[in-house]
Amino acid sequence: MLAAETIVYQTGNLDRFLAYGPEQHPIVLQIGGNNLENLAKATQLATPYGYDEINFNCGCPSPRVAGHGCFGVRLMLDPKFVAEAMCVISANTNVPVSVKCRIGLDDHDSYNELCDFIYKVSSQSPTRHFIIHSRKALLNGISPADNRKIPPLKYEYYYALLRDFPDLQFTINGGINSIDEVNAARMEGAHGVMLGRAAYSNPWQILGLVDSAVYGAPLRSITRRQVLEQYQVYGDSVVRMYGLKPNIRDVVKPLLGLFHAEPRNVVWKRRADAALLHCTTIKSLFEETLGEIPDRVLDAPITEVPSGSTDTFIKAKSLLPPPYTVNEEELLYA
Ligand SMILES: Cc1cc2nc3c(=O)[nH]c(=O)nc-3n(C[C@H](O)[C@H](O)[C@H](O)COP(=O)(O)O)c2cc1C
Repeated sequence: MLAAETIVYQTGNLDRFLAYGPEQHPIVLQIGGNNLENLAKATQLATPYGYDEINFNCGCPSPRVAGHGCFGVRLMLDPKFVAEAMCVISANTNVPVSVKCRIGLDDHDSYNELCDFIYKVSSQSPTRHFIIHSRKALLNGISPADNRKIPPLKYEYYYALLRDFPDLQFTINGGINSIDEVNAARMEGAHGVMLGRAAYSNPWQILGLVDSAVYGAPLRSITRRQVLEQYQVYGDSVVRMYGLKPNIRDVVKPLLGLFHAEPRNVVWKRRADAALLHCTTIKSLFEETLGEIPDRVLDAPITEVPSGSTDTFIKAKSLLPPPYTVNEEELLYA
């Protein structure tokens, strides 16, 4: 996520925040904010970068973001503003727009309140796609990390939205940990599935398998060594381009899960952590540390992994809340 203000106040430095390589398409820009003028300007400034979709953040519980009067998940309490924001964003771009939200916050956690939010935003703006992190947020001071663990997941709300808003697109998110679970969610009707932490902590067995196991492409015979060779060229060019930020540690961070559950993974991570204190290029970091990983791991192609639990979504569909009915009058004066 980029705050609209970051974009608006960094006009001389936009590439650092908004540029990306052509191989990264399709790519979505997520904006956060609560000022319509800045949201409009930020969208305008981002437009030449050619993002495929602009998403508006209505799900972040971090006190830095969602603190009193700020943005993120708190905006779920103000669907009228979110609709206005989406109109403004949409008026300044030609690409699709979407909202990422939770299923509620604090004691505003009924299915009906979630539906009122979806109904108001979709009927008063061009928003047709919502990404639903299927747990509520607690703004009582728990950390953002705990806010991704403590409130229980309620996939039944997500599946009820599919039933009650058949003209909209919904992506399910939260707690989905394997490709099998992705496919199980889709089997039960999910239009899209978003993975956060699993893709980050185990990229080889999640991202490496997505094209084949989800999109039906032939399984690629690429190895981790080849991925790292390409990443090194990309990463070193990024580090050279912008000087201090992102630094080498920022650029290497997404790789740290690449050997998840493999022999010597922990040793490699420890050595990489130490080497990051003095290495100035990713090339030198790899030269110094990759010897810790056995060749058979580095040179093994991706293989299908055993399945995870897949009946979660069937169970959720047996727990759907009663259908939503719009009370136009009540909504009008709410
Ligand atoms: C380190 C970290 C940073 C995140 N940053 C964002 C963000 O900028 N915008 C957003 O909408 N969600 C953000 N999230 C939340 C994830 O998109 C996702 O909704 C959440 O982790 C639940 O999905 P998961 O169980 O698949 O991880 C972040 C999550 C993590 C762990």
